Amino acid sequence: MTEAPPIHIDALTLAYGTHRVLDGLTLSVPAGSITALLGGNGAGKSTTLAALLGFAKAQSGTIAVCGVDPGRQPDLARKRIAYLPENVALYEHLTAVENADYLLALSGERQSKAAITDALAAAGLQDRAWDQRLGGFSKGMRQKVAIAVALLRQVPVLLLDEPTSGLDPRATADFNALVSAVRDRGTAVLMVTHDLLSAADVADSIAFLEGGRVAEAVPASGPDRFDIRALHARFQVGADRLAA
Ligand SMILES: Nc1ncnc2c1ncn2[C@@H]1O[C@H](COP(=O)(O)OP(=O)(O)OP(=O)(O)O)[C@@H](O)[C@H]1O
Repeated sequence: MTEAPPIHIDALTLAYGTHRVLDGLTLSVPAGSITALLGGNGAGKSTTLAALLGFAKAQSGTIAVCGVDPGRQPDLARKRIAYLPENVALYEHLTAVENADYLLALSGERQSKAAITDALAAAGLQDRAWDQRLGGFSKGMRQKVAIAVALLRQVPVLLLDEPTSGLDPRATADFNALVSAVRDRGTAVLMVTHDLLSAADVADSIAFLEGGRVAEAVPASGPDRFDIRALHARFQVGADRLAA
């Protein structure tokens, strides 16, 4: 029996009231790969993530996380997903270790302090920050704590919503390296972004959302690698540095 793909969406239609946002969306993300999802403002990128998390309900089509329909079994689907919203929500008055411990306890997946500090180290958080409260942490440091929790949960799916917006180039490169390492452990990563250059650096394929569906999906490496200037010219998204 073949295993269900981590993320599988087929001909999905989703509307908020009379406003149809997704209109025949088809997208699959295999294990051990990163897909970047680009598109203009309001194209439906975050809505796609919300549908995978079971927070937005589709009207028709298929959506599955490791074979689980998040519309019908949201709790089961969320157990397979680590989700990083644009601004990661953590507890300011708890330390990095305490945050990881508490979040793991909430999902019923508690682990030892040694396992937590190993994961924080793997996520690139310096050891002097492990026992500091999060109040003074930068966005990049918070993401490292959240990624460490994702590593510890060993979930097959990682969803990222504009993870590098507001990060400087060094922190963006660090984050992309970390996401690549997560991918190399076999995780399927779907990353919503406006940054075409960053997507080109880290993703295996890039999907452009337009009119509620994937207007174009292209490999980000190999001989058929896309022409970044042609894509920028066509979709006018991200890569402001190219337009300069
Ligand atoms: N909960 C909601 N109720 C009603 N309309 C919504 C809701 N969430 C999103 N929308 C609308 O659905 C459309 C798609 O929004 P979505 O946030 O998915 O787009 P996006 O591609 O992520 O955009 P951006 O790049 O601006 O973040 C927008 O027109 C938005 O106003």
